[in-house]
Amino acid sequence: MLNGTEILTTAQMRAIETAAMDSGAVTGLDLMERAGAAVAGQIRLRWPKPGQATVLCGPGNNGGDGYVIARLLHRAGWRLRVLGLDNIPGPDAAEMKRRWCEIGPIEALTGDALRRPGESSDVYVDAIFGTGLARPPEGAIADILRYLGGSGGDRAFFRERLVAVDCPSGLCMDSGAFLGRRRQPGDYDLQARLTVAFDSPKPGHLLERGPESCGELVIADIGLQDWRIIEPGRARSLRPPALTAIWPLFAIPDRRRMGFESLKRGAWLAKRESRAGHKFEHGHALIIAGDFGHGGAARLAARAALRAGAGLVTICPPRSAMVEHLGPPDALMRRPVDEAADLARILEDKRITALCLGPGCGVDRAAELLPVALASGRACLLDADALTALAASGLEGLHADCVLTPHRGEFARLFPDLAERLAGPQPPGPTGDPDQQSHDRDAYRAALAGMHGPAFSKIDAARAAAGRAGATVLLKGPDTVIAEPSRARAPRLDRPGRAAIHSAFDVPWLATAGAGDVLAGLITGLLARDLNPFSAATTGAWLHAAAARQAGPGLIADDLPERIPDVLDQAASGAGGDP
Ligand SMILES: NC(=O)C1=CN([C@@H]2O[C@H](COP(=O)(O)OP(=O)(O)OC[C@H]3O[C@@H](n4cnc5c(N)ncnc54)[C@H](O)[C@@H]3O)[C@@H](O)[C@H]2O)[C@@H](O)CC1
Ligand SMILES: [K+]
Repeated sequence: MLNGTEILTTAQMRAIETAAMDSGAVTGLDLMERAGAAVAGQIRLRWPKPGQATVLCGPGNNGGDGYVIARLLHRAGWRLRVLGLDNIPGPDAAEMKRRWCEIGPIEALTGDALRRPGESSDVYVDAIFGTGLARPPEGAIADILRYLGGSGGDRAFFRERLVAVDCPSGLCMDSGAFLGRRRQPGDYDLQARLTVAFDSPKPGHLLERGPESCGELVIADIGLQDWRIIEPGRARSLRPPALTAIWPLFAIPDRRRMGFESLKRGAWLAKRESRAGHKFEHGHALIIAGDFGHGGAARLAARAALRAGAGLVTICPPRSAMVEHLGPPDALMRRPVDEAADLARILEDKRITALCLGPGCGVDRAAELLPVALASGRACLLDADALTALAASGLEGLHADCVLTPHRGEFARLFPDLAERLAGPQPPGPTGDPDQQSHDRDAYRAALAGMHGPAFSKIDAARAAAGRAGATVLLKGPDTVIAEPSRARAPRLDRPGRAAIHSAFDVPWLATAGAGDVLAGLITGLLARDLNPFSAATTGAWLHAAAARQAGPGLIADDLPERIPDVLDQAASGAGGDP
């Protein structure tokens, strides 16, 4: 798995490619040869004994890569079947096609040809569409993709043999959606054994249906580093694959590429732990708890805030529920908060640096305390019931030190239009204007065929939400997306803030009761320690999944905070990778 790697959108990738070719130092043919060689090399690593391969070549440069792969596998002793289209592709792909034609024939790229009895292959190379996918596949190609996905065929057969070039065809690399297909479970997607992508992962490899569809993801270096413009004074950090994945995504205005900001949070945190100092130097976090019988969520959050290294953590239930919180941990302080005035009084202590409102709080209580929490100007983590209260009261009062941690349902309550767009058919309208989206799904679907433009992704949704809220938004899921509002003095929609994807597809057991409360507590603890909201949210997400990875299946949320010391220890020694 990759860690801390920069992600590029397809437009950014194209910009870098163009810059490389415009420089004259490399040609499109060079890049295509390198791309094809990378895929052929990965195939030969996994199938050392030459066998039979079927290469499916589409109409563009992805198909061009396919012709290179066919030529190189042929040279390595493989028997080849190449299926392609009779279109005349761009000059580079046309040249690669011509070179293949000197070696062998091209059959028509049809389902019938693919299904022909007695033509079974050891490897199927999907070089139909890559970053140039512009609309939902249809006709013969859609038929082929459905067949490779297992409809009417043997799903397991192709899952073992399918190698995708850059991405499984039909997958939108900006969003992780299959264009034109509703995102619903049980709908068979193309599922590759291996995907070899070029230069950098794209959002679609990590979001939504991407991770499952891609199978093992290999990012091949095709020599484009020199065309990444690194911000002066910022080091590039290209770390080797490690255990965890948190992939910051940076906007690249004007074809400039910003360097990857190394987020060595684990080491940073552990170092801070070892620094002598007064407990108040590590911040003081307040965790608001709810009525009697609902205290577990807040206690999990409080425990996590302590483990994240907050110097002091105080849990604040109503007086009537105080008895519920008398047990361990003894490190936890307790103060009753019955009403807004009580909270306001406590917050007069300027040493309180962050507070967490929402877990187990109750919507009415959250609604009552929310204005005081926000008006205090303290870093605020808002989760669960606080988000429901916020959806009712509106986003006014939120500020740049707030972090919102909605799951998909809470996100839909807060930002219904963005959620609808995210759940709806992809991609957006030709104008790219969300307000142009018709509420008549059939009409919208019918219009899809002529559309071209990046699909609306979870990153777009989180960024739009962060911009609207003026706060950091962490949209939870196995593909958690974290976005901050623009840091420009005058926020500009075309210059969004940073965003990161935290991929935790490998720890499905993290979807368990109370895990979200622990995440809220971890982030609150980090906020209390004066991490900026984006760093606190990304680091919290990383710690959370790393703890789950350590605990393994059978995990309950109570286990998570107890794993944090080991995670920090490993991060400090470099064993667990950086967040
Ligand atoms: N990233 C890089 O630096 C490199 C990329 N290369 C390859 O080039 C690919 C991108 O090439 P292209 O931009 O030509 O794009 P693609 O090869 O992905 O496809 C574009 C072609 O398919 C057509 N098309 C798109 N959607 C369609 C649909 N639904 N039905 C029918 N036709 C459709 C387009 O009109 C166009 O002709 C990458 O994915 C990668 O495989 C490599 O060759 C070289 C280096
Ligand atoms: K492909």
